Amino acid sequence: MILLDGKKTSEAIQQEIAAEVADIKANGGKVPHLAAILVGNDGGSVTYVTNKVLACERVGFGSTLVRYEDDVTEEELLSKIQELNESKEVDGFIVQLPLPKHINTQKVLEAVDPKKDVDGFHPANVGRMVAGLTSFLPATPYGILQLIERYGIETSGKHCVVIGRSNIVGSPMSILMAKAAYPGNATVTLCHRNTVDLAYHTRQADIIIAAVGIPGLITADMVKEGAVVIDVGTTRVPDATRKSGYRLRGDVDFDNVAPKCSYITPVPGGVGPLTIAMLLKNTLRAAKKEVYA
Ligand SMILES: Nc1nc2c(c(=O)[nH]1)N[C@@H](CN(C=O)c1ccc(C(=O)N[C@@H](CCC(=O)O)C(=O)O)cc1)CN2
Repeated sequence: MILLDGKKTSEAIQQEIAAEVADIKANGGKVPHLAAILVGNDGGSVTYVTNKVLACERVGFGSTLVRYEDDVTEEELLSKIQELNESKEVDGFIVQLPLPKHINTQKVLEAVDPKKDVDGFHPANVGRMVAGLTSFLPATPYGILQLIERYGIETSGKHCVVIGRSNIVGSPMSILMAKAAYPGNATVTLCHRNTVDLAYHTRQADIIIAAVGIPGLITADMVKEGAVVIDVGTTRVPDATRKSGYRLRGDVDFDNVAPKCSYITPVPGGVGPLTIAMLLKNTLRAAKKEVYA
């Protein structure tokens, strides 16, 4: 069994980005700049955005953090998005999710200029991805593709079972794994809350990608010997023995599933760390106008 080390892979990608930024600077080019909008004080979101800003510093990007209280109006948010769309300095920006209930998330995401949509959530980028055109890929699926590629995992002709149909992970992952490309060329089954007999599907899978947020959902009896298992779940479960009062659990019962696998991601330290690396990669691509000329 080989552990897919997301932390190490993320560091390697960030080093590659830092080297490119150093080159850009040495040649007098514009330093890539990422902006992030954060609404409210949710602990997880504050940590993720802080880590995104710190990662920008590490690779030599410029960054801007725009913070609002929970009661920000949709109009204020849309007006800031317009400002960032027009900014000459900002190459790409994100609106950290989830947003408070009184804000129409879809309206907000659609207000972002697709050319600066480094989260890849705008329907224009989703459509381009489905059509096989260059696009900003959402960071988590992009990170999973990187893990598969950098570990040289075969995907062609394999049966890939994706569990979860979210717009951020499951749905794009199912499309990308079926593309005529590497990683891809897989036969894909997309399972979700209405799937009858989930274990029937997972037992046939060469590759399982679990992204539902149900701790320990995938048990050893649901996994074929030699399968590749990628766990995207990161649920905080109470743990009185920890200073934080919680620990992270994935969708996979790691201890019992790992011995059956050829490759498996841990939680934490698997897919999670790659999301930040791939956001930086998208920002670099935006700055270099690689997606939209
Ligand atoms: N605008 C966006 N909002 C959200 C996204 C996103 O990609 N864009 N994804 C998630 C949150 N997220 C990044 O924003 C994110 C989630 C998890 C990790 C991560 O590194 N997880 C670690 C564990 C970290 C911990 O201890 O809590 C791991 O799995 O090893 C990074 C980023 C929702 N919102």
